[in-house]
Amino acid sequence: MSGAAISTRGLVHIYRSEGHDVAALSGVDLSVRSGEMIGLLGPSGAGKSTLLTLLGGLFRPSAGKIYIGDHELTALTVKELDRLRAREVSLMLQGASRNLLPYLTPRQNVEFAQRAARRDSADLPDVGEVLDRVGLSEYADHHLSGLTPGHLQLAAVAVAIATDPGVVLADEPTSQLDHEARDTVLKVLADISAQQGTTVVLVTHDPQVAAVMPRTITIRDGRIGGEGRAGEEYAVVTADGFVHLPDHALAALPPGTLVRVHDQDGIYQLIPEHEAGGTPGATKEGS
Ligand SMILES: Nc1ncnc2c1ncn2[C@@H]1O[C@H](COP(=O)(O)OP(=O)(O)OP(=O)(O)O)[C@@H](O)[C@H]1O
Repeated sequence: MSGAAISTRGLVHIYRSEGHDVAALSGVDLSVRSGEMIGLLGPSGAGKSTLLTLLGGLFRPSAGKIYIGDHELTALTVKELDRLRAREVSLMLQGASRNLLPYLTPRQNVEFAQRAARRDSADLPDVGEVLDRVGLSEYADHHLSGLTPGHLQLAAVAVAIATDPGVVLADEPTSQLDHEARDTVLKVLADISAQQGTTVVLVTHDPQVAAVMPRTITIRDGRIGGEGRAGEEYAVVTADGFVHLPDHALAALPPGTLVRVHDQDGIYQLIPEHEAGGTPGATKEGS
């Protein structure tokens, strides 16, 4: 299967618990092209895992739409959602062992991951080929207990791509790995994206992982707070007109500052109220 595009529109998620509600996502408009590989960044509690699990169809959003390829997830029945998860969208949970059956070998884990899709008589890749794609052929029949953390994570990637899904969603797939294993896992995911056309979205806290991603999206307070492309950081205008200022601009324009948005031949400047009467040279450039 080739990759599937992902998009969300006005995605909101509220966790309802006794006594108080937590708004984990407050209107996320995300677009990821088919076959693209992106990194989701952001501080702890920003909403990254919530976004990833919603994309993976694990639960339904409080509001908004999620499109994966031709499917709009919130419109699917439970059975259709199960079928989508069995075949087209793989979610790798944080920690390799949470994605693997401990008493099975990597080969048996991949076979197990194909079972639900096989019931639908789907055209599935050869198990040996899947293990080869992640560079684990040599360890295909080893007990998991004898594998290194890096090899275990590669086995988890093999399980994620067992059905040749259009989308792989990975929650911190390189955390707790040494640098060599981290780079191997990243390269395998990048190769899967480039060669199979699989769309890959991974969450990371690691700046070195973020630095090698072709595109990053930063989630802050349940919204898209910024976007990085080829090392360049951009602020993103949301559908309702909000722009999350980067930290360096926020230091100069603290909350509550009145700014005038000045258009100078297509270059937009944010002019703080106390400088509004000053010369243009005294202005601070907005993003
Ligand atoms: N099951 C839940 N019930 C209630 N609140 C939750 C639940 N899961 C997450 N939250 C809250 O939702 C917000 C977003 O959490 P989420 O785990 O999506 O953030 P995150 O960016 O993935 O954080 P981290 O990097 O620490 O994993 C946080 O305030 C969190 O406390």
